[in-house]
Amino acid sequence: MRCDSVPLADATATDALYMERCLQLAEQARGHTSPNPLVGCVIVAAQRIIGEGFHPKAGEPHAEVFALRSVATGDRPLLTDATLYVNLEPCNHYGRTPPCTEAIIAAGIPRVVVGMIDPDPRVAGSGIERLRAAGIAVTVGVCEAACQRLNEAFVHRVRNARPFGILKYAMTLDGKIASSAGHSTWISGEAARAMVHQLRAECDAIIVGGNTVRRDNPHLTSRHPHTPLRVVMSRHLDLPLDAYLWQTDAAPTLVVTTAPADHPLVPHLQACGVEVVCRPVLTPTTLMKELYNRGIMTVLWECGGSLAAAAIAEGMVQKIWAFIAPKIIGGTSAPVPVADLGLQKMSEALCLEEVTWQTVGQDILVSGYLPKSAAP
Ligand SMILES: Nc1c(N[C@@H]2O[C@H](COP(=O)(O)O)[C@@H](O)[C@H]2O)[nH]c(=O)[nH]c1=O
Ligand SMILES: [Zn+2]
Repeated sequence: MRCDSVPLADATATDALYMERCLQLAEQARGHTSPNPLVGCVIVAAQRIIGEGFHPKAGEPHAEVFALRSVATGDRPLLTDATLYVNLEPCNHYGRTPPCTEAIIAAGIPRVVVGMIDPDPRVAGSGIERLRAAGIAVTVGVCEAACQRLNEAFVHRVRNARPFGILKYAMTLDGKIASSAGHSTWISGEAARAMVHQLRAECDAIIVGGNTVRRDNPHLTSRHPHTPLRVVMSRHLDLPLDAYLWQTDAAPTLVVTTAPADHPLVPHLQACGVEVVCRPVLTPTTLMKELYNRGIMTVLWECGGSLAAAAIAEGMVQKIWAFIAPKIIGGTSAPVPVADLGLQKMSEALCLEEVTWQTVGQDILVSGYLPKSAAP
């Protein structure tokens, strides 16, 4: 990850380099920390790194503690002349772990460089204040844009009390996600599918609708060790008895429905190890709230066009990953990735921001963010 750091009056020439190392370290835990952020920490003294660490998982010590623990006994006297780099403001509260500010102060470190302020209201600037009150020189905002980007899901979750939503789809060059007959395997090539498995491993949950289960019978697993929760949103529970989702226990599965708890499919699903939750109201918003309450930070919408349109309309999608395959299937009734959004004029189209393009094998991946104003 490259840092395009805005020059700061109190930053040194090498601060951005060490912050980049923090980002690299933090990245190693992607997909494992929810609902906690990705945090890396580097301790530098005598122009060399004497300690480093990252936060591996919620409930485990924070990055700063791992970095402090990693300093060799022979290097400990250097701590009183060291700079500690961390991409997120050190915490100042007793959560699952004690405050990192206390550990930094106790170590006698005279300077701390922070990438960004922690949006968690339990911290929100108080960590920086605490360090400064202890006489530590604190520089804030080195590589800030890259730090914000790294923790975009954490920031969104804390600020909005719901998970960060990514809508992923693969479509043909003529904008179809299946043929008119409903056939959809495979639109994108192997390289794109491998990338989707990587993306799934970085998310906490994948959401599909009942239609996708009926038509595509997907597995929704990942080739990587971390497999996210598979979530099926099905109002009427009109789901097949023998879907792959219930036949494999490769990943936990949750079905959320408005059907009554005594619906005949419920005991069958439960016997297959599927968790069934019955709710009076089920919309993309209520589902995301449910997932938020379970500590979920990043959600991948891998649904069909109707559910995708509802999720977008309700502001439950922040980012788009669209794979475009250079093939044409045609068909006026062939399904499209996003159904009706009620927009009439092209000037009303949702224009993605910070768009990137890349080739993935034969396919193109277009990725970007929905405008924040699109959310309710
Ligand atoms: N993981 C992390 C931080 N996470 C901060 O602590 C909160 C979680 O606290 P806890 O439940 O005790 O783990 C989280 O919401 C965020 O504000 N802070 C840091 O200085 N360094 C870290 O490595
Ligand atoms: Zn901490």
